[in-house]
Amino acid sequence: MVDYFVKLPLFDTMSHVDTLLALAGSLFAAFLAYISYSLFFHPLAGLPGPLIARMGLGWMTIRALKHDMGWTLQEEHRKHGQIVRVARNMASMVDPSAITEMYRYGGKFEKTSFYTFFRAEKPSLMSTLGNHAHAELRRAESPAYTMTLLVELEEYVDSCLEDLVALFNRKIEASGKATIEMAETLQMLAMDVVGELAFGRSFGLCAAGEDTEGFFPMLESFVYSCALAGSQPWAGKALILFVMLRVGARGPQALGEKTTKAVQERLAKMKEGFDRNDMLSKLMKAKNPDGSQYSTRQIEVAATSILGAGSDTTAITMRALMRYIIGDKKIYDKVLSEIEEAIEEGNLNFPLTYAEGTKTSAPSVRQACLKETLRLHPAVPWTLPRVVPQGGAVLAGHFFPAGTEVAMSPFVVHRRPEAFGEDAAFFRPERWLEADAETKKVMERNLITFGSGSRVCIGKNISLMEITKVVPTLLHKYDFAFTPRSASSPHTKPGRRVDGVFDEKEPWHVASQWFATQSQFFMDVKAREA
Ligand code: HEM
Repeated sequence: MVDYFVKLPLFDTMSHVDTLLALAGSLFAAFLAYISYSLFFHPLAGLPGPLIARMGLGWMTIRALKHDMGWTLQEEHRKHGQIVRVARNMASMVDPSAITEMYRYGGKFEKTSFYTFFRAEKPSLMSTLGNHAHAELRRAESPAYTMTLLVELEEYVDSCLEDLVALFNRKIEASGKATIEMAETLQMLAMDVVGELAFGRSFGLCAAGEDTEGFFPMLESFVYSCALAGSQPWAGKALILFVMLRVGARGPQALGEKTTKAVQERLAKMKEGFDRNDMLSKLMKAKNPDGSQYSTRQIEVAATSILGAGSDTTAITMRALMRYIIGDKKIYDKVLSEIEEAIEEGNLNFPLTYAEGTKTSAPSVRQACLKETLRLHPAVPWTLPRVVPQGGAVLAGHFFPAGTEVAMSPFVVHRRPEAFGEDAAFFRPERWLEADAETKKVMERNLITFGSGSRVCIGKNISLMEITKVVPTLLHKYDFAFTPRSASSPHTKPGRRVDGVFDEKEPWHVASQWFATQSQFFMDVKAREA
């Protein structure tokens, strides 16, 4: 008895240690089994790729954390070729024949669970995984995105552009010139436009000269959350919390709340007699397959999509277009003389219409610059993943069993020398002007800035319209030069190119995950002499 009482605590302690050891041993064995299966027995086991990805240990998650997706994936393809295993169950590829197969209309490949994190409470166009459900949503919401409506919406873009020009003028008023941070300024414009088109009123950021609504951190948190949680769905909630703490702002939920407020305000105004034909009024008329009207919640979700998908992307492209044109004196001069000539010939007037901006008698340098920008700096460099359907599929000459995931990154595909030439890494708009019909067809087939096929960006024309109006207007009205980096310049981040190379001559800093976002894009601006 005495022995028993003396030994009991010791016995208990040993029992805890044993239990802990057994638990640790089991976890370690499970971890080894997981890695061994990933490396040697998984259906994608034979594919080349970074070891972390082949072990199934979150290579994509690391890219989301390090913001280095585009160039890191490109380097893996350079090392391993057409197909690279990027996650336990996902392969990235660059073969253009796979584009048609994976993304085509009527195809059977569906979106992967990656997209569930783009979802508000109800599935949106972007976040719906199944093709059938998506087709129904797309049918219901497409009246908000037609070309006919687009033309009517132009006047709202004009009024936002007026606010932007007024902001520039205020900034340069005192001394005739100013250093302007173009990354945030163009984002303010894109937000105001989204406000006009989707909610019936500009958010007024350009008029205020700052992000009065706190959108920027919210959008950053949203996009970061989507990429991070989407690459590790089982830990999604924890990762969203991590992003919230790191960025210091809530993402998806906060955006949803903003949209709800904006839609509610619009509904209240409509009750007071306000009426206008815009994207929101079209969404209000949208119908479900059973003929029922879209609920307020459905309208809010569709409007959140526009906010989340339509502002950053357009701002990124406008910044890139300006950076590439202004960064090359010869091209800058050519674009300016093209604009001046068109004005003299009476083919271009301000406010610039989309029709005038795109209609040119000869192949246009401006349009070639836009095409080249969409190629070299696609706003979405992340892979666009899809699930291989029942029966499996042969892609890029390799058989993928059903349930495995396949993906393509616009950033990597757009740098294929086979499609764009040996100078594919450089901005050379002439390639779109010089190419014969066959080469142009190949280049177009390899251009997936807006995705491809049934899930292609539904807002593409809205973006193109906005960019076509805004950039030539700014180039015509102002002289731009990159603000040189120096001890007294406002830069705090190093210059970083879109291909990840640190370069002190670079006017901005690029981070690459779901979006390839530029920051600290300072330019010295003054009014242009006529
Ligand atoms: C330069 C600007 C833009 C770029 C580069 C861009 C890029 C993309 C890409 C790559 C996709 C396909 C994603 C995938 O397949 O995984 C997409 C889809 C989508 N985009 Fe855009 N986008 C732009 C502008 C816009 C605008 C202005 C809007 C809204 C007004 C918008 C709304 C959407 C929506 C709702 C989808 C989902 C479409 C569907 O699945 O049916 N985008 N976008």
